[in-house]
Amino acid sequence: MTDLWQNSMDHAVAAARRAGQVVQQALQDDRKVMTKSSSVDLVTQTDQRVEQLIIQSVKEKFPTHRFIGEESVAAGEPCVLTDDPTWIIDPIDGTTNFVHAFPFVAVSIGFSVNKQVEFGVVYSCLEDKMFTARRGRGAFCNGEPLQVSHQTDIKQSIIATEFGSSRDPEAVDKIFSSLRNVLCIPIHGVRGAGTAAVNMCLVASGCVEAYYETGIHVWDVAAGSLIVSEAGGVLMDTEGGEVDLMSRRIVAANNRTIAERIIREIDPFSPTRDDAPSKSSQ
Ligand SMILES: Nc1ncnc2c1ncn2[C@@H]1O[C@H](CO)[C@@H](O)[C@H]1OP(=O)(O)O
Ligand SMILES: [Mg+2]
Ligand SMILES: [Mg+2]
Repeated sequence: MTDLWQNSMDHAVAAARRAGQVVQQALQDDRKVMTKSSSVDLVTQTDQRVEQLIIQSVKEKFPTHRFIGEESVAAGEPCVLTDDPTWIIDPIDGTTNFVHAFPFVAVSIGFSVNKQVEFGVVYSCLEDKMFTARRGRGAFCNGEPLQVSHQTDIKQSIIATEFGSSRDPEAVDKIFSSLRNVLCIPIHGVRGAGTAAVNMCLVASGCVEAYYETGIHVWDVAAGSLIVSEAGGVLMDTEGGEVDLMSRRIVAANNRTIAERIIREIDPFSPTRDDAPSKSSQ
């Protein structure tokens, strides 16, 4: 059977690799840092340049496809997922890492049709790891198949999470209380690569049992969500139930037992949805 979206996926892999080269090159240069929603929500010219490079190359090849790109949304483009083929792009996931040369920086490209992610590509460019997944066909890193951890005992687990970009004390309190509860189960440890996409690839690779976060955006997790599920993992909302990629809440785990155990410890909150009507950027 021919794969309807294979051409698009091949293009995404090539575009992510090219984008990664631009990111790596830019690490040698001075990085001019600007801010977006707050003084800790960073963006550089490289984020904007890489996003434009990817979008232009896709437009030339697939002129009818739509886009949700982090930096385009920040510039006022709508963030709406329709049934049309849509490229969901985070040109640099881990901009704070990029600015500080902390070595986990990823290009994340998800592709959805009928609101379902068909393929995901995460290129962790400093590690030179190309993570790919095609719906129903497994997840891979540099061509090698990925499999989540088999662990079902939360006390034998490592959990990944992040502190996010909100410095609103109420939100930070919720993040800390959840983290305290999870850590004191007790678990073996807490980790965070500084990029949601890489954290999800760590779940898919079996290096951590789960990743959870509130405050992420659809471009942070669209590609990673398919990489996790195709590696045998599960995705849930932080209050349980199905994940909604526009809700800014996610639990990605190796299995349901681990996901549900973490969810019991999470103090949930709901940031403004990515597709909220009045929202032009955040
Ligand atoms: N100060 C900050 N610390 C950590 N993550 C931040 C952040 N500001 C923005 N983020 C974004 O939040 C995501 C989840 O933590 C990260 O993958 C990162 O995506 P970004 O680099 O594409 O903005
Ligand atoms: Mg991001
Ligand atoms: Mg980004």
